[in-house]
Amino acid sequence: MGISVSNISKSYKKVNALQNISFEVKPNELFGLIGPDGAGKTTLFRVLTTLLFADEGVATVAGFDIVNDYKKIRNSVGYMPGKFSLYQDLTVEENLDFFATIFGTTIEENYDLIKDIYVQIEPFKARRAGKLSGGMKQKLALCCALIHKPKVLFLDEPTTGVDPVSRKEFWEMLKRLQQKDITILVSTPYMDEAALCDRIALIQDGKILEIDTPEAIVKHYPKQIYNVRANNMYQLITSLNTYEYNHSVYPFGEFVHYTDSRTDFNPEELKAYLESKNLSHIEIEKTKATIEDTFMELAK
Ligand SMILES: Nc1ncnc2c1ncn2[C@@H]1O[C@H](COP(=O)(O)OP(=O)(O)OP(=O)(O)O)[C@@H](O)[C@H]1O
Repeated sequence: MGISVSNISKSYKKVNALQNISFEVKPNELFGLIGPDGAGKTTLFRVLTTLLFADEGVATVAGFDIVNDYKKIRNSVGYMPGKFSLYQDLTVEENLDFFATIFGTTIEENYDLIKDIYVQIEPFKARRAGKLSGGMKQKLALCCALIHKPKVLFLDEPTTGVDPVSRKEFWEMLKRLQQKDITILVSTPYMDEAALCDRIALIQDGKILEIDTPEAIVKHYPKQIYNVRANNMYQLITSLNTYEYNHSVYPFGEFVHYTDSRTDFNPEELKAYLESKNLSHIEIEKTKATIEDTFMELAK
């Protein structure tokens, strides 16, 4: 009972938000949609959760057709939209109770599924949702999306604006939910979170660039990447960009990720060139490709 998407397209007047999107999410898989702002992630979530009609293509969610069986889909999926979806003036408990009631269930009935997450916010159950921290809001929104025991869970950028500790905790919660027979489609602009998914689709400008396991995606990276560092980051990037043999130059934390267009690249030559540009403390070391490197290469 996963997700099957076949040739889905959707335009808003002149903007082609989704262009011929196809992919499968297997039952109980944790599948990530990875892409920058405007890639089309929210549009795809809205199509799959039956809130928006696609212009073309077909899709099934938990075995149901997104057009013909839209009511069944609404009962079988949980959706946590990117923008905060809770009632700010209701308390934690009231929000959860509200979502349980509209799905014809009770908090008690499905408490087992949300217990691990709910106990963390239970001490604040009388607090209005609008007064919670980002991480707590996110936990409450997840509980609300889970309260009717969905077969498929859609999470649109659940960790955007959440601190690193809460982000880590959130991914641990997702891994535990996966064990409880739930298929999860999650979107994120954070490339480091991609590694935590079973499989990912890299998406940009409404098109899928690649689909595979995170490990396989980085293995496909075609070149040797070098970490380059020097005394002046700005000058280093400018110099590498004007170096005639560069293939790619991207700032990456305290380093620049550099690839060379030649097959017989010699780091000493690059070092001499950078020295001629008045740079010092130059370090050039081999490093492994990340999902972000692969994304940048494919998006070129
Ligand atoms: N209602 C709308 N009317 C017109 N254009 C829209 C509408 N909704 C989205 N778009 C455009 O469609 C494209 C895809 O947007 P979408 O929100 O699906 O992307 P996203 O990957 O979720 O990014 P974000 O995180 O910024 O929401 C963008 O160019 C966006 O400006």
